Amino acid sequence: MRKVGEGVRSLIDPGNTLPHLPPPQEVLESAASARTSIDAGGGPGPHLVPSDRVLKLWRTAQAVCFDIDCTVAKNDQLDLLADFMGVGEQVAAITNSAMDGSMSLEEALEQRLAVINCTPADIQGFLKAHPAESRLTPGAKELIQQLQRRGVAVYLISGGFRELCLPIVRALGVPPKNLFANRMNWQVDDDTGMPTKLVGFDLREPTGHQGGKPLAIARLRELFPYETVVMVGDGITDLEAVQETGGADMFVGFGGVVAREVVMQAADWFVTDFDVLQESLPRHRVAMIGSGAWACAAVKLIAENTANPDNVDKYVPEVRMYTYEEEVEGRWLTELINERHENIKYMPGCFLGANVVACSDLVETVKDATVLVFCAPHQFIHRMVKTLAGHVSKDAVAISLIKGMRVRPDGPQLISELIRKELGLDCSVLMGANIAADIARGELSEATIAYSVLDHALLLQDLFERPSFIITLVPDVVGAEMCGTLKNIVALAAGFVEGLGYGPNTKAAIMRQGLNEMRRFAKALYPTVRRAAAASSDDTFFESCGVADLIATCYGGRNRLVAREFVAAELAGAATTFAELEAKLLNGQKLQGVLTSDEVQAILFRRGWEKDYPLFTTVNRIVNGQLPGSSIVEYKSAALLPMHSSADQSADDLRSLAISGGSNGGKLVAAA
Ligand SMILES: NC(=O)c1ccc[n+]([C@@H]2O[C@H](COP(=O)([O-])OP(=O)(O)OC[C@H]3O[C@@H](n4cnc5c(N)ncnc54)[C@H](O)[C@@H]3O)[C@@H](O)[C@H]2O)c1
Ligand SMILES: O=P(O)(O)OC[C@H](O)CO
Repeated sequence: MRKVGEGVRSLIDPGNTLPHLPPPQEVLESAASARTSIDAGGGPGPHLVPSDRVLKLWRTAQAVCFDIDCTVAKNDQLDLLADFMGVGEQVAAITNSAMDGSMSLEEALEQRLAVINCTPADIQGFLKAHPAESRLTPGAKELIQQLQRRGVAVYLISGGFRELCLPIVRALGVPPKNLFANRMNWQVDDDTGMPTKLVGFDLREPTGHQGGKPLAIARLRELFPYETVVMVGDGITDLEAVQETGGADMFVGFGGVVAREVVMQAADWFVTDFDVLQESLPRHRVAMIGSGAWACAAVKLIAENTANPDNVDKYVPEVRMYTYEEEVEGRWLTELINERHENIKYMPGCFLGANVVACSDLVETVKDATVLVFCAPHQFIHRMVKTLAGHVSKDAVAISLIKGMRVRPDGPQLISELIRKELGLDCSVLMGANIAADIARGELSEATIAYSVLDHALLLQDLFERPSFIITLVPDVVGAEMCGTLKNIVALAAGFVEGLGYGPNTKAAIMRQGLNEMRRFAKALYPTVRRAAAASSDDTFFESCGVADLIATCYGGRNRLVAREFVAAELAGAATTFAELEAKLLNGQKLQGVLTSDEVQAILFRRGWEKDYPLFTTVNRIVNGQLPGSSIVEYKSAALLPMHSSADQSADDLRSLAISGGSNGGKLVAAA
């Protein structure tokens, strides 16, 4: 067989190939990743179901190399060319001898080419008769495109010929330079310089020899430091990719065109359909923990994104939603939600998405979830998180939409801290001017995602953002969460002002003082909170989670509404309690402001700060019946009045509730 030299050349542009690297032995010896047999799990093959280790390798592969013949292409290209040339049977006999091992790869290639004995014009005719798209195995293109979209490098390593394979490579969307394959050699006409006669193939290509595929992979690894390389193919030469030092880390046997017994038995994973591989690529599964008003509006945003066909690579469309089970109109709420795709009690009229599945079992809700969204009233969250401990993936990304905090004997605990501590997960928060019903109607809103891990924030932004729901990222979890928590106290003050019949000037004065106390208190508790001396882009309080949420809540929130009715009842001589009003006005929804006022006041009291936060202190005294609602406009003097501190009472209440979990007369209660 002649080599490329004088009078002999290739039809293919040499610029379209990876550079020639050091000779085989040198590369193989220098390659670091010696492969011993990987633990496929479950003993000898066939491994039709991947072990955890195999699945992990597949999901983390940085490069995937595919064989072409009978793998991404549904024929052996040379056999197909032989059929086209009318010598199919003779060539098939030689191919089978090579498969049996009774002939070397080089010998078989030489003999097959000699029998085919085609001209360049024959090849042109063949390519016309067999367009590349018609030669692709179903699912191959989709899998390869999905891998590429995820940043995985895709290579094609074929023992066939570039002349026949290049159109396939292009049809798959793989750059031609990522193809390893043999080249035909052509005798050229001395006069015209045109190729005329096939004279064998270029023996310098690794793929023309036994062990060529691991060698090609070793060369790749010399060029690019891939940590994990997977080989996918149907044949023994593909299997060799994991049997040589420096080759692939894992071998997926493909039996969708031809299922070869040896390959089936030895493969780390054996599949007959590319869809299996595609479906096994990691996609995020989201669990919503909560199903109240905000949880429903938020799950709608999420479900629209996960169901979007453009996101099929990124998300499992289904979103499970933990639903605290109760009877509504004589039916279980979960049943109703799953039937109507609407939570008729907490967010009537809002289509959640057919891909939202209500689930009354908290542990079942988070099964296999990679993103956990916490959105339940803060008084219930500690118990819920305790139930989840040991049942969530340690790699899951968590985000809390909860506005509230816990106070324990050893100090305050934000909900993101609780989640981090009990579940060992990084927890971002989403806070903002987000009245749930307005968002459910698709009205333009903004929100802040505060994060400590930027990658998590980017993932979460992608998950929540919609054309009418705009998200800004801020690296201050504690600051944003303190904003969302504390504004509920100010909203009570705003409600008192409304109930007393005052206009916007008074409300604005109360809100300004409230913002001032929010900023000081947050910074006093957590010195890392971003708070600039003047309005500035690095002040968390000027983001949506800060002043914007304060405005929205003080004008349109539930805390404001119930506080207004509380004072109105008082003025009408029919004083009532927050618990009664919550039950009467909110149809099961939960107020956060009254509990938060007690929680914050316990901290102020313990630290001797009550007089430094006169608005917070006055609100707490009104909430606890120690002062009339009208004292809100005299908060500076009202906070100085000597009295049995409301915080004494609050702290006692919190302690006794922590023990009994019981009710506290007319006041709202905190659960342990
Ligand atoms: N509603 C809003 O507009 C809004 C907006 C932004 C943030 N938030 C915050 O979101 C969080 C969740 O509020 P929401 O509006 O989704 O709820 P919600 O107040 O509308 O509903 C109360 C929820 O608590 C559930 N529940 C009742 N008893 C329970 C128990 N023992 N254990 C567990 N769950 C129980 C109910 O089933 C219901 O789903 C709160 O921290 C709130 O401050 C609310
Ligand atoms: O209705 P509220 O008072 O619980 O407030 C709702 C949201 O927090 C507003 O962003």
